[in-house]
Amino acid sequence: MTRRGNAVLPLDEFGLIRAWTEGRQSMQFLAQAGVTVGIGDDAAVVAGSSGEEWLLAMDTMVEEVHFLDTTMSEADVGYKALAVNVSDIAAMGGIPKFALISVSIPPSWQPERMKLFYEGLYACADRYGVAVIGGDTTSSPQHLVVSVTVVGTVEAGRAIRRDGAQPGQLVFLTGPTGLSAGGLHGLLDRSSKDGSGEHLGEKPSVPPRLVQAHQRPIPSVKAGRILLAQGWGASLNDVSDGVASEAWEIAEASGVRLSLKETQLPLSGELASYARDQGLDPLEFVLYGGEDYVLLGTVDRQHELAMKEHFRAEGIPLFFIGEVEEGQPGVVMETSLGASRPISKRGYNHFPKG
Ligand SMILES: Nc1ncnc2c1ncn2[C@@H]1O[C@H](COP(=O)(O)OP(=O)(O)O)[C@@H](O)[C@H]1O
Ligand SMILES: Cc1ncc(C[n+]2csc(CCOP(=O)(O)OP(=O)(O)O)c2C)c(N)n1
Ligand SMILES: [Mg+2]
Ligand SMILES: [Mg+2]
Ligand SMILES: [Mg+2]
Repeated sequence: MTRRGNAVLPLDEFGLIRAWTEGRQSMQFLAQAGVTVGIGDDAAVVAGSSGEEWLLAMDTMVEEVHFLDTTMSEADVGYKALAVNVSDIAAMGGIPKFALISVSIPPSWQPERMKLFYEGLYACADRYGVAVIGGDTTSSPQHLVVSVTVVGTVEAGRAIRRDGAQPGQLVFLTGPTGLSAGGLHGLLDRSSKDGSGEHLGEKPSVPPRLVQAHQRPIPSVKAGRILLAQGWGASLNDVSDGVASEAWEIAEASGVRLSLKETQLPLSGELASYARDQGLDPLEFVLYGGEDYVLLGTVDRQHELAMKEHFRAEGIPLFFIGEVEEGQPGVVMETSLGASRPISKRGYNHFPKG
């Protein structure tokens, strides 16, 4: 059902972005232009005024790649298109402020459906205090394409980057993962059995918590702000492509090895029983599912207890799932039997290799 791009390209999504952009503008030019962090993190960081910097990020959603009629309502698409962008601001420890919305609309999406889309989008904007300040509108031959640019602020010099992981630190997650992918699996399975995608109400239900995680993700703004304010985020990523992929990004950017412990990975009861009923391995969802929008990061070990206390008091989940080690950049996992196995870079990739 999903369109995973052109498999014959010699570079994957991340290799392509590097090939297009690497070495095109000198560090000196970028510094003079006021760029603190350019391409390669969750959001760019550029000079602001009065002790603040601006955060800028954009993410796109494409019909049939990110959603189908059978997986998301119109309002869900609008809500999620903004939420995933807010998440990239959260992943820098920042505060989301403004958004620009570009929509390319196919004949199948006029005009009642777009009204519902905007109802969902504004529900998210209101919830996170984001002002929608502009955008662009075009037609599209076949599929809805939504691109959102989000602007946020952060205390100058404090944005939490991907490259701050150091040996000896602990690896943490601010929530369980795999729920969204579990929900998507159920929604796709249900719609394929249904054929037309209609009469979904009569089909066996997918656990509501999994469906909710997929359709209305919760960006981790509060967790990001706590990590920044307390100085607990040494490195940070939001989990859009899956824990394995995001852990690899931190490992590569920081030049370290992340060692995860299988027994410490959070697994929700709903996901465990859904996967078991389907005869699937829940770990596949947990490590490689994606679209979770919790935060994955590293922290100096001395902060472990204070961090646990603080997150408990705030009612935000927190799991310590491994540690940072010296070594060849990469990700390994200590299995429940005590063996260590490499975790592949697999995750969601729009242009997978081979
Ligand atoms: N077409 C592009 N041109 C320039 N930079 C890009 C392009 N696509 C992505 N990037 C940059 O590459 C980095 C990684 O992007 P992405 O993997 O989408 O981040 P995330 O998963 O946090 O949304 C980001 O810094 C992003 O701004
Ligand atoms: C119909 C459908 N098929 C597959 C997926 C799964 N999926 C699509 S994109 C994606 C990863 C996140 O999207 P991306 O555009 O890579 O976001 P970014 O990493 O840039 O934040 C996943 C897991 C989906 N959401 N819907
Ligand atoms: Mg991100
Ligand atoms: Mg992106
Ligand atoms: Mg993103």
